[in-house]
Amino acid sequence: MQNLLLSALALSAAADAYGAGAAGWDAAYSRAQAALLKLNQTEKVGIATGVGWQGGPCVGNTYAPSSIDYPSLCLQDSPLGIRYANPVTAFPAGINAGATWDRSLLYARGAAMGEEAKGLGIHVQLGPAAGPLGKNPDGGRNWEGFSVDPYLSGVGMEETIQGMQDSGVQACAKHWLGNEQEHNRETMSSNIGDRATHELYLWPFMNAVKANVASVMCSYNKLNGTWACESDAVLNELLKDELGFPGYVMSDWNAQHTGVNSALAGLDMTMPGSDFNKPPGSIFWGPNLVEAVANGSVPQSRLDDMATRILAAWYLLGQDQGYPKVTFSSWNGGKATVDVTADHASVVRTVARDSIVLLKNQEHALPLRKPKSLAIIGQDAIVNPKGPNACVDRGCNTGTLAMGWGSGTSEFPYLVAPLDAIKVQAQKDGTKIVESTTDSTTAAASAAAAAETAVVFINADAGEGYITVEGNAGDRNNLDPWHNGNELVKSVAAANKNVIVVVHSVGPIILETILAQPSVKAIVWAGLPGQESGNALVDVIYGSTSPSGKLPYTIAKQPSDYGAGWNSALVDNFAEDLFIDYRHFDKNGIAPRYEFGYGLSYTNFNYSGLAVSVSATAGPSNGPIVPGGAEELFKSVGTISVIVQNTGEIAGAEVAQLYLGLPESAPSTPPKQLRGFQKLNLQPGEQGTATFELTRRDLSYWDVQIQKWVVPSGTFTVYVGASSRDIRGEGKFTVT
Ligand SMILES: OC[C@H]1O[C@@H](O[C@H]2[C@H](O)[C@@H](O)[C@H](O[C@H]3[C@H](O)[C@@H](O)[C@H](O)O[C@@H]3CO)O[C@@H]2CO)[C@H](O)[C@@H](O)[C@@H]1O
Repeated sequence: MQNLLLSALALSAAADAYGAGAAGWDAAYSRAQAALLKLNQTEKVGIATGVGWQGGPCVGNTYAPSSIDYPSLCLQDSPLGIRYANPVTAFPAGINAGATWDRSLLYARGAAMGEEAKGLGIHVQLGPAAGPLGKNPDGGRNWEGFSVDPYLSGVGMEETIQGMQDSGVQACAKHWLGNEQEHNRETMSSNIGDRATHELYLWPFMNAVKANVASVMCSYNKLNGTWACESDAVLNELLKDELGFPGYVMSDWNAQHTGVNSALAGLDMTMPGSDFNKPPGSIFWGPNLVEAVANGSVPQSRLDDMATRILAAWYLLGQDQGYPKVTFSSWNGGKATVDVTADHASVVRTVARDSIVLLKNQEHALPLRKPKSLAIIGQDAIVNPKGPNACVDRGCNTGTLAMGWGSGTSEFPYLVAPLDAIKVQAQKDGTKIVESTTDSTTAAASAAAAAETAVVFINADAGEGYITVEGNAGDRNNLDPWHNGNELVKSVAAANKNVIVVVHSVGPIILETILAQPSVKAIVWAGLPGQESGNALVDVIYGSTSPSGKLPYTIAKQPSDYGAGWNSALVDNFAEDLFIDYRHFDKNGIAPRYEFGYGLSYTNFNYSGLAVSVSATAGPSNGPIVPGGAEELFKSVGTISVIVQNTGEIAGAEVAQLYLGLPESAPSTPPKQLRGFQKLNLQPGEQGTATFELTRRDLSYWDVQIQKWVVPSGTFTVYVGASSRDIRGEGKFTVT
């Protein structure tokens, strides 16, 4: 792991030397423009057009021109590893990476995924994801992204993209924009207010563009009535003009609806380029785009711009210099001729371990201390007896859950089951293991009755809407554990007085039934941990590492408390406006069960010495547009710091969090919003300083009248603490 972090830093230095910043784009554009001069019309269109689903080795492939030394581009999922190839590493899902709240781990995970992509000859890895953001707690693909909070999601995007691109692969930030549910995703309109668009859904993409992301994938849905991949307002105005995005926009697979309009709106690449899921012959570009330019429907300059953007991204990443050839095919089992997995299992285990959120720990039930006997209960404790990859795109929920389903998946090289990892530890401790690895309540009760402590495994799955699992068409039907998980826990709790519940889930589940059982002493959220699932869990429940994950979303007492959820209408008016997740709970005075940012440790942390040093002028941010937005937005306006001390007797890590409340001159703003965090590893008695650097963007709201980010005048409230509700220090600063 240490080696990986060091090599990641070396890669970062190399990328800086190459100049992958704004200057890097300038150099890349010069080279792209020179290459463009050598291409004929068909070749220019060809590098912007997919060859068709299954027309090449990757899920997306473009035509290779013969006039320049440029390949058929290979585009491959996913945000958590490489889809349809093996051997590859199955990393923890985005939601776990977000739950670490650890910038260096987010970067290391991105760098390791990028290394694997490059090693396999993949030019463009289709991730990371910030859309869906997760406003609907039951949204099917929320787990592919990092958090429902735009700030945390933005940091996840930025670090992951930097890691991936420092390894040499082009990243693709997706899905732009407003694709918050799976039901009707290809027909519905997300009608989002301008302010919520900016302050919530667009925010993490600003970080992505700022990190020089090579490509962006536009989404299936309509935005305010126009298809996202056909909307001038969404592609040209928001993404390319306002955020200054220099790279290229590709369509989601089949998200293009017209040839000319999409080209004029700013789409640069169509995927997968055939009549995938459409009537035969519905190919919008290819020869049709050549014709559209010839007859003047699409200006020559627009086609040149598409090709230049695509070429520039390739040069930006240095992919013209000895890039590996594609060494696998998605369509024949994905067997690669090289093994790219290196020591990435250690990244997986570290991310999985440090993302575990300890929700409840009564009577010091955890960590386990050499119990005499342990009952391990639930089908989620074992690997699917048919193998971890038995269902295509992980489209079933049998055995332990370690990723959701859909295109955002990879093949498992192996999957360490919780039961197997616990058995290894039990052997060392002389603990007798009693197993009940079905979800039968009767068998569970008898196993639980035969042991000193019982660990029950439950889960909740979700995924992409082209697969329906146990009646869930992508989005979840409810926020309950699957397979009668509440009943399973109840039967165990009736038979054993010392019960630990482990949850593998794609997002929040309602825990009230479980919490109502007095025998449930501890609850552990392990999310979607990837291939090292059991090992990471053992690290935490046996205490070799203190839990340090924090919730990347709120866990409510009842589903209606969220005030949001997927709906079956063809229009979603995003009535939540700015008030999603904790912003909604705070505004409406709703008590969450476990709030955003919450997570227990085996040790304790004391906060002191809050220091506020912020100096900013009120008003809009201007300046030239750089990748990410107006340059002034990213200027530092000062720092806030706090001292955190580990007051317990064991080592641990704490995520100190900064929330800001804007002055009243900013209309109708959420009471507090995350604007900084830092994870500190602290030995017993040790203290460290968490420093939050603020930029103008962090102080701003989007002014819909003047169409700019504005720093409001007045007094800002500073909240620093261990979660969004566990505030340990308050301060103020004033902007005039
Ligand atoms: O993979 C690239 C992007 O694809 C989108 O998802 C598509 C997914 O990759 C593809 O496997 C799936 O195909 C299924 C098809 O939709 C269905 O009709 C057919 O019966 O089965 C096919 C699977 O064998 O289609 C998905 C789109 O509907 C993702 O949205 C995007 O994130 C990916 O990067």
